[in-house]
Amino acid sequence: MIKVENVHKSFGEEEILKGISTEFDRGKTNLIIGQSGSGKTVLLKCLLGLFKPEKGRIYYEDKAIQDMDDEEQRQLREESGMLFQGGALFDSMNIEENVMFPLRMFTKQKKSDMLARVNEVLKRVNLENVNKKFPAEISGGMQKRVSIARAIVNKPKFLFCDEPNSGLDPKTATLIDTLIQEITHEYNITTLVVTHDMNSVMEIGEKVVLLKDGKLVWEGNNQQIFKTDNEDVTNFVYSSDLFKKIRDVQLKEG
Ligand SMILES: Nc1ncnc2c1ncn2[C@@H]1O[C@H](COP(=O)(O)OP(=O)(O)OP(=O)(O)O)[C@@H](O)[C@H]1O
Repeated sequence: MIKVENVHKSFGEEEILKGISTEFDRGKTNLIIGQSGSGKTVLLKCLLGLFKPEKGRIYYEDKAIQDMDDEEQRQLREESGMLFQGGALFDSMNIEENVMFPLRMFTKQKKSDMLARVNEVLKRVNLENVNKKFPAEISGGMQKRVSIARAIVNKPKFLFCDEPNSGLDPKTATLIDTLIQEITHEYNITTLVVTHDMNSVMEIGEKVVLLKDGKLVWEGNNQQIFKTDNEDVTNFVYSSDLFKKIRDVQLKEG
């Protein structure tokens, strides 16, 4: 569980996060949505400790990040998996080396044990026989799966995903979303996904938090989001014609 309490973050004179409070549950896919510039990435970076909020507190389980000493912060980094936009694999390393990277960085396991774990997670994301290939030699969807394997190789308690399916075709995007959700349930991870993608909201939005101009304006789940009359939600959700039509059909059917 991650709890966010009244977080404020400014850059210079400009306040970007204006008092965000919410909770992200363990074993759930928690989505942060909102229009471009609403503060999603800044919030994610505050959670990761990359930005320091001027005000407010962020708790990981029972401990506030602000109260953690260096060792506790190092341990938190070790317990956190990250899936960045574009995959962010190391081009000069093969797939096996990419996935092994967090184990090398954080653990002192024997090479054979690391390799066994690498093969286990690659199998989990349905990738076999790619160990010796380089990122440029596999498709974008496969690269994303490698990134997921790398994010979970060290058995994280927390998984942070920034636009995990950007640049993928809709079918592959859904596969990646589903994989993230399955892994979240299987390993009981607190997963946070920053996205603009309404398909992701529909597929895996077990908790959805909507940001607008640095404020949290709505929270709920993927069932509630299509029923609420909250104007900020309807403006965001139905900015797409397709979703407007779906809503019209739903309203007609009662
Ligand atoms: N390091 C920084 N220094 C100054 N301003 C920043 C910094 N990082 C973000 N901002 C500003 O904070 C605001 C929110 O940015 P943020 O990246 O969180 O938006 P977002 O909701 O993630 O948008 P997008 O969906 O386009 O990624 C923007 O106005 C941005 O210019």
